[in-house]
Amino acid sequence: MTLNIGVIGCGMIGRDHTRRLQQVLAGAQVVALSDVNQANAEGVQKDFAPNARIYATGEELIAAPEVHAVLVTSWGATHEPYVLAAIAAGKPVFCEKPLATTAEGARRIVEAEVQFGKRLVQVGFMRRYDAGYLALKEAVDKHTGAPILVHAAHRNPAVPEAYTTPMAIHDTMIHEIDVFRWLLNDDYVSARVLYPRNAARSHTKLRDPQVVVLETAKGVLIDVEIFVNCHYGYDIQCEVVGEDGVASLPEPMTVDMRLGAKRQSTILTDWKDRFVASYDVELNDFIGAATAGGATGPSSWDGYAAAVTADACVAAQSTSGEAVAIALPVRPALYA
Ligand SMILES: NC(=O)C1=CN([C@@H]2O[C@H](COP(=O)(O)OP(=O)(O)OC[C@H]3O[C@@H](n4cnc5c(N)ncnc54)[C@H](O)[C@@H]3O)[C@@H](O)[C@H]2O)C=CC1
Ligand SMILES: O=C1[C@@H](O)[C@H](O)[C@@H](O)[C@H](O)[C@H]1O
Repeated sequence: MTLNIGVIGCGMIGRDHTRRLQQVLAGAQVVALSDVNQANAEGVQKDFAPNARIYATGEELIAAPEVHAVLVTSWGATHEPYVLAAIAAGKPVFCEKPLATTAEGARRIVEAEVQFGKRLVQVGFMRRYDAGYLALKEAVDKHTGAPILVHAAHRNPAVPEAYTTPMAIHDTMIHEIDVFRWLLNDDYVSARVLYPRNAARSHTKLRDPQVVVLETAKGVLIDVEIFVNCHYGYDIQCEVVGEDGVASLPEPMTVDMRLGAKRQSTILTDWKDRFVASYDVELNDFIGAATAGGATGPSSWDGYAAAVTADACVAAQSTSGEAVAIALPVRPALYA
């Protein structure tokens, strides 16, 4: 069976996911597109999915009988109503991060899915599918001994003027928030935020870089540098310090060159290239589970846990370094 997918939000990542569904992966086809800016849907239709029908609204797309499963790749603040509508229609839905822009919104999705009685939602936390993170997890599980510290960095070359200080958490560090829960099999109990002086390339309304310190229930301290105007490239770093040793996230494969009395290798500049293979694998996973009528991988609960943590980090951005507590309610059995 070919899974008929409808894509809501045809901007940067909606376009890229449509390309991979149409040109890279097997078992699915994009039959429907929708975007508040219809020109974006038309552009994706023209370039990648000429047979897809364009729907005026996301709600109409979700209700269409020809659509078996939904991809939500619109702006973060619009995710919650679309995911809730997909659950109400009983259709599997892949939702890009963030699942919702508030913890309450993510909680409503968890409650709707629990009420439905079966997993339908996969959240776009693609790092769990990255070969480097999978290898790091194996090293942590088997070799380094119990983790004590994690040192991490999330660096983007530049961001537009519209990018604000809280977005460093909700839009950018949300990936670390999710991947370290998974990597350490742990939950967070507190967050602190520290600022050095602002980088010269930062905008006046943005504190950049920032350092977030998360403490976990098992007592691990995680420091994450978020630097979104680092200028030199897109760079994701992670080192786990354990009882018996240290494990580091592998660098992306690159050719080592010796030229003009220098050793050189390229640093990527775009998240699309850095995680290209992970996006392929996560959507392949979605196709498999959605074809069987359900969902797998990062769940609504993971999206909710990330949202609760992100809210605490944003609160900690204004406490002059004081810790903000993080607490999750009991995890519903659906997500055991
Ligand atoms: N997993 C990852 O690494 C990445 C995830 N994302 C996430 O994907 C989502 C989209 O990001 P981008 O593609 O970069 O943004 P974008 O701004 O390039 O595209 C968003 C699209 O959604 C459309 N849109 C906005 N509101 C809508 C609504 N109510 N209904 C239908 N369409 C609507 C816009 O017109 C635009 O075409 C965000 O939540 C972002 O955080 C983005 C980049 C990477
Ligand atoms: O998800 C992503 C973007 O939305 C976000 O804006 C970037 O900071 C992240 O590095 C990227 O992975």
